[in-house]
Amino acid sequence: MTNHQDDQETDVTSGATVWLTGLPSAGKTTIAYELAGRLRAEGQQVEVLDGDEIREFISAGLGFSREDRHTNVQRIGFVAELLARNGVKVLVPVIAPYADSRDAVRKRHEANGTTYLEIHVATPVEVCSVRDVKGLYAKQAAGELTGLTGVDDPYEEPEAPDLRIESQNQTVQESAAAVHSLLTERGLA
Ligand SMILES: Nc1ncnc2c1ncn2[C@@H]1O[C@H](COP(=O)(O)OS(=O)(=O)O)[C@@H](OP(=O)(O)O)[C@H]1O
Ligand SMILES: Nc1ncnc2c1ncn2[C@@H]1O[C@H](COP(=O)(O)OP(=O)(O)O)[C@@H](O)[C@H]1O
Repeated sequence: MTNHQDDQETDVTSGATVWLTGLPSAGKTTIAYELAGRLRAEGQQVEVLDGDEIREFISAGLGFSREDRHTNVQRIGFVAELLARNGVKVLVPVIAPYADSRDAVRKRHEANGTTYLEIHVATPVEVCSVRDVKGLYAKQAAGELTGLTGVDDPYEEPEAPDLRIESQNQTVQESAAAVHSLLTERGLA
């Protein structure tokens, strides 16, 4: 079997990168870990490249300027592609706010014949700022932080994601199931 997107047969050994892009508190991390559990239960090899963990290790020292975010996303894209081409389902809950950064990651995957799926976790900023899982929106409002994505820093919405999730209207399980259905449609689960 191949790992091309048009392969309709199920192949749990086919790798793929599933990038979950969206604002802070949109639900990227929660959906990634819920989906990871489901895929592992099916016998799939899964890794979650968590943005916070990456910034502690391979992107240590990078900040949140446009340039640093681009570098961060390219490093993650590089690691994701390496894993995905070796049969791993790589779930990437990382903001990746710039379209050109995401496009470069997609192109790296295409150049290697590795599947890349983009999921826009499209929770509105009004909902994210109420969730405020890490208190960043409150800090920005209090003037203790600047350059917060979606508030006073850009977020370029994906124009043609493989899937858009409105997490404000769904349970975590429903959101994870939607991504799982996409993988099934593509013969990857
Ligand atoms: N200024 C600013 N803007 C956006 N996010 C911020 C900022 N400062 C810290 N954080 C927290 O950093 C977490 C990881 O960010 P990422 O590596 O995913 O961002 S990026 O793709 O490089 O833009 C990101 O994690 P998530 O909340 O899970 O999205 C934020 O909580
Ligand atoms: N359908 C949903 N999908 C994902 N998260 C949801 C959903 N509904 C509510 N939430 C909640 O939203 C918050 C999202 O936080 P998190 O996953 O850390 O966001 P992010 O990784 O995008 O910053 C969590 O508290 C989660 O329980």
